[in-house]
Amino acid sequence: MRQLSTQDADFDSQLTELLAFETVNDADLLKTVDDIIAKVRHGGDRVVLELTQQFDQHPATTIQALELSQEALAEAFINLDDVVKTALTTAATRVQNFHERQIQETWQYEDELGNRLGQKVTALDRVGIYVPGGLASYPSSVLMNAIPAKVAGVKEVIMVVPAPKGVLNPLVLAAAHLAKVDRVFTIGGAQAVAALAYGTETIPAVDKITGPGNKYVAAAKRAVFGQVGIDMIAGPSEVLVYAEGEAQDCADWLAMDLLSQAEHDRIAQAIFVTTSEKQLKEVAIEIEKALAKLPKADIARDSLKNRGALILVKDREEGMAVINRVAPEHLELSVDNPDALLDSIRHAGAIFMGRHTPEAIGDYCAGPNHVLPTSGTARFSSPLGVYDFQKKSSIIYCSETGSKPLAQTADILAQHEDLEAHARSARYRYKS
Ligand SMILES: NC(=O)c1ccc[n+]([C@@H]2O[C@H](COP(=O)([O-])OP(=O)(O)OC[C@H]3O[C@@H](n4cnc5c(N)ncnc54)[C@H](O)[C@@H]3O)[C@@H](O)[C@H]2O)c1
Ligand SMILES: N[C@H](CO)Cc1c[nH]c[nH+]1
Ligand SMILES: [Zn+2]
Repeated sequence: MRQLSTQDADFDSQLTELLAFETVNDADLLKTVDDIIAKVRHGGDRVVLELTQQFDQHPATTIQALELSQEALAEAFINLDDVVKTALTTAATRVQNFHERQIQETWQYEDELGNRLGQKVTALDRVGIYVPGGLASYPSSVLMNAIPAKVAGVKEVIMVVPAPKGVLNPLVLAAAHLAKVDRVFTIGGAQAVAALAYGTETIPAVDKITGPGNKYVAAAKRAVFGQVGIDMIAGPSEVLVYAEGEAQDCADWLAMDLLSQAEHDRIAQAIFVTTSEKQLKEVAIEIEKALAKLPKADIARDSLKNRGALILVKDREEGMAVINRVAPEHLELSVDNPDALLDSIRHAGAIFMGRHTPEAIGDYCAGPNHVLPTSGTARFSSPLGVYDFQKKSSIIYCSETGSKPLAQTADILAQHEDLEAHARSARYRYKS
């Protein structure tokens, strides 16, 4: 695992290299994904089935066999072990409670001329949620996508999730039941994104596709944007843990927090930033110790080798600068007084405050969404939320008298844009 220091003469270029990660623009990947999308557009169900058999080794022989019934979802929920059922229900309730606070309402106001202006908020009609399923299964991602959609008032939620060899974690089905998903298809990758974007004989076309996924999913979402809306490109998981060598900063906790994201994917990213050289060394040792006992050690080890780093900074100011430069998906502030740092953090998908808030709690059950901007996109985008499933229409109501002064203004500006019909249209309202 790389060890960097802001004192290194080439620190800037080392950090740039560490963050220079963009699989979505790889030419071969784009070609593969474009081909898949084109095939699905023209071949519909038949191609989706063939690609699912090919990429997921799914044994289904008809597209209908790739859809799960509501009864199957309900049965999966009923059959859950009580402890797991309670955990899933607790998580769902907390996610629901948090997201209800994000609901945006229609608003209007009257201006000084007696005109009424405002914004009408409408839920999307039909959305597709992508739940990843290649390397691991993510019941929590079902909740994180479907609950905000339902809270927003989306009429129909279509879920896609790959089932390698036709096998799916029953908890994914149970979560779909709990979150009231309307239809579930066991398809994944670029073919699932294409099917949702363009529709097939069986899979309905949606208005927007949300959810994380691997590079094929990310590239496909980018490619179909315009045909449908997308939330963001949420790629491999990332965490940046920041500490200052305080007495209670347990190196084993910090190491495990880093590994908790490294175990997601060989291209996940875990970065540790500290002001203490001693702590940096302790965390490096604890990572090695923990890896020796971790079931997914091979994935985590690759992830740390490929994209991980331990970074020594001179002081808090440098630490904050590194954090804002990385703009991590998840940021853990493992310090005594995290509130003192909050003002300095400008770019992060989710901020975990203090050492008793591991990212793992946020992944499952804190309440806020775990679908977050990755690869530095926290500079300009936000967590998945209810607002992603709502859209706005402007409302403009001019009264007869309130219209006249605005029409005069519009008339003048239209003439200066050389748009005579606009000018005359406005003029009728004050000169007729
Ligand atoms: N940001 C988040 O909120 C979040 C949450 C959960 C997971 N993740 C990330 O999502 C990713 C999930 O990836 P995954 O692979 O496990 O599942 P996935 O569902 O994203 O991808 C699996 C699909 O990829 C396609 N695929 C695989 N190899 C292919 C090939 N050679 N050619 C064409 N298509 C191919 C197949 O169609 C397969 O169904 C991980 O990087 C994980 O870290 C992110
Ligand atoms: N850390 C992932 C988001 O980057 C979400 C997740 C789901 N399950 C475990 N983790
Ligand atoms: Zn995670």
